[in-house]
Amino acid sequence: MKRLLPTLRADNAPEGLISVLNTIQIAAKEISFRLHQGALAGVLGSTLDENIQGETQKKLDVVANQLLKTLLLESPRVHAIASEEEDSIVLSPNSGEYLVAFDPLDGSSNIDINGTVGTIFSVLPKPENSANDESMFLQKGRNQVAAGYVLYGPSTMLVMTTGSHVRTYTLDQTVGEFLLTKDTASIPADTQEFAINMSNQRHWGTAVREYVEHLLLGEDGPRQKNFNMRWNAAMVSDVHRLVTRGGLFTYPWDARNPDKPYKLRLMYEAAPMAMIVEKAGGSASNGYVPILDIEPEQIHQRVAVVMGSTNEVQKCVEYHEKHG
Ligand SMILES: O=P(O)(O)OC[C@H]1O[C@](O)(COP(=O)(O)O)[C@@H](O)[C@@H]1O
Ligand SMILES: [Mg+2]
Ligand SMILES: [Mg+2]
Repeated sequence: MKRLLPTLRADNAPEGLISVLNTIQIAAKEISFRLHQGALAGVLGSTLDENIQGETQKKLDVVANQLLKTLLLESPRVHAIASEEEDSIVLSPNSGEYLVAFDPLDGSSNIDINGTVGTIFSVLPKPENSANDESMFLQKGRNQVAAGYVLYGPSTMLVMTTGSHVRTYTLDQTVGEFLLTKDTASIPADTQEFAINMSNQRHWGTAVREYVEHLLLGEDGPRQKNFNMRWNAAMVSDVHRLVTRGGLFTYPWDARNPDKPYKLRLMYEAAPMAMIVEKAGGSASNGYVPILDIEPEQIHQRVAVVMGSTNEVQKCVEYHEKHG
């Protein structure tokens, strides 16, 4: 079975990028080990700290963030990092050619119930002649040179693209290495499965309400087919399902909190997952435009997300366009 680094070379990834991705996989293996230790590692529960987004951090969020941050800032190829768990970007003492944005622990509410969680990462080129500040990161998702996620489930998987295929690796615990277990992910264009947090239904806008209402009507409604629903409460896990067998995942605009109409972060969650989904033949939109075409205005920006099987995403977009 093929190991990670030779497959990246076979995909013609530049050596500098391979070095950054190698650092990420080293951090991921350490995070995986600590997660699998569970309560034995003494990391479950919450700290009293709140991160910038006003959400209580789990201890493992802090640990995962610290691991990725420390290792990436030591990499000679990294110029700066941005993390969901950091207020601002952090510059590296090395002036490498890449910027890395990450969500160190996605789906963190699953930690305490031994549910699946993940790490999401995005690698951008450092722009030439840019100011040495947050503005470096404010690039469209289309500029990403690599993106991916690590899924810490019954097995630990790394799903990633450097621009061509979406490769899937599985962590072989016996040798401590990620091995290529699926050459190319390919998302079917049609699906009968969707993922949304239904408890927010009364807060959605008209487009999403009507779209989901029609899904739920199944064979008797305008869609004339039955749909199944799944919600793992971890984007990595919900998107991994659709990368594996198709589906639609959405976290739409909602009116619960006027200061926070969107849940997911553009740079740490939506854009890297959108790159994976598009490269696997699916689509990713905010309901109106492709997520990869959105120009970020600030690093912690949040966005509406609809991604997955192309024909189903297109359907959902039609409801958005109809209702404006
Ligand atoms: O609480 P909800 O509505 O189920 O939200 C779940 C969503 O929130 C997230 O957990 C947010 O990610 P973090 O755990 O990194 O904050 C997503 O992974 C997931 O899709
Ligand atoms: Mg997250
Ligand atoms: Mg997180």
